[in-house]
Amino acid sequence: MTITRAEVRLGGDDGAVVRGCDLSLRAGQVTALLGPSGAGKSTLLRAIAGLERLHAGEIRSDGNVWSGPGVHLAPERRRCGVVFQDYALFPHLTAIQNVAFGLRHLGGDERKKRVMESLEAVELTHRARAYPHELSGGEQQRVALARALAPEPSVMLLDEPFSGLDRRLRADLSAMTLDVLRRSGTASLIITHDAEDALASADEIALMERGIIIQSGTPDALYLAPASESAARMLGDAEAFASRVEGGKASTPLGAVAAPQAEGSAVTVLVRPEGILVGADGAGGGRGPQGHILARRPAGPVVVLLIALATGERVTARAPVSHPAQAGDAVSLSLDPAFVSVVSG
Ligand SMILES: Nc1ncnc2c1ncn2[C@@H]1O[C@H](COP(=O)(O)OP(=O)(O)OP(=O)(O)O)[C@@H](O)[C@H]1O
Repeated sequence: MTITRAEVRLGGDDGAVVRGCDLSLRAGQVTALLGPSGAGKSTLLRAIAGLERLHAGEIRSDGNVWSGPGVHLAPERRRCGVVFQDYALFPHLTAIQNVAFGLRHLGGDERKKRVMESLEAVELTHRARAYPHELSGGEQQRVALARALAPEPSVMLLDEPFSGLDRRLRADLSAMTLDVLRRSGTASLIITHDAEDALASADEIALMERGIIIQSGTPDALYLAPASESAARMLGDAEAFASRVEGGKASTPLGAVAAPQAEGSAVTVLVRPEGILVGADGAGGGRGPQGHILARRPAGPVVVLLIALATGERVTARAPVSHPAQAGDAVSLSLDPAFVSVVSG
């Protein structure tokens, strides 16, 4: 599926909520759509599903235009499955009947077979005859997933499907859902607020801000090479140093880094906490900028080190929990270029 320069206006001419959005979704892959509240994520999903009209741009799937100039395919004619946060199951229908609902065009045997396959995919055949009120929140969401997947859509859209569930259940259900989606071969777009979850589980991440996809790519690429300071912050912590290119380098309090931008231009150097390497200082003999540890905070397998630089600035580093630095220690610092990116502006 390809979305090109898509624009959606709600509430009048100047109310563009989606403003020139570009995004590609690949079959068999899960793309996480991440962004602050009000960025336009739900509106983009609704436009793909055909619930909102495009004012400009195009949405195409398998070579067919779903939305575009003079074209607006009705939602039911799009091969598109949708799972919302609130399950939206029919309360008076059993799990089987809910899943069968979208398969009315199939003959009895074929329909029965497809329903059971779908319930099997979400491991719910033992609850097939239960009504929604007899199912837990997680089970209801699995029925909603089975119902959306049963007609074999080419695109699956999920709007924060796990947000109503507790943390542990959410992790289990998220893993199962992504597995089912990948095996189904559809192109999936899943809205989430959880950057850690997106980094750990999605094949691709798209970052949305003020109606625009500001960057998309693999989790690794986005974490290590953010395109801007706000893209960096959407996926985790980062130190940002304003600098200027001189002799092909941008200087920071932690050392100079290579900068491909034009000589003399203003840049921001972004550094992930893992990219600040903390070495023992000895008696001031360490190489690199000097500092001392203000606080050491263990966080499971890693330790967060709050460091005061000799220049007066403070930075945060993250190291394996075995790192020996303690509060009060003098340290010398250097940068791991793999965790550093230099962006314009
Ligand atoms: N029917 C509407 N008329 C006018 N403005 C709307 C309408 N629906 C949503 N908006 C506005 O559009 C913007 C984007 O909303 P949307 O729900 O798409 O964002 P979101 O990224 O999904 O946010 P959240 O993460 O909070 O769900 C918001 O500023 C919202 O107030």
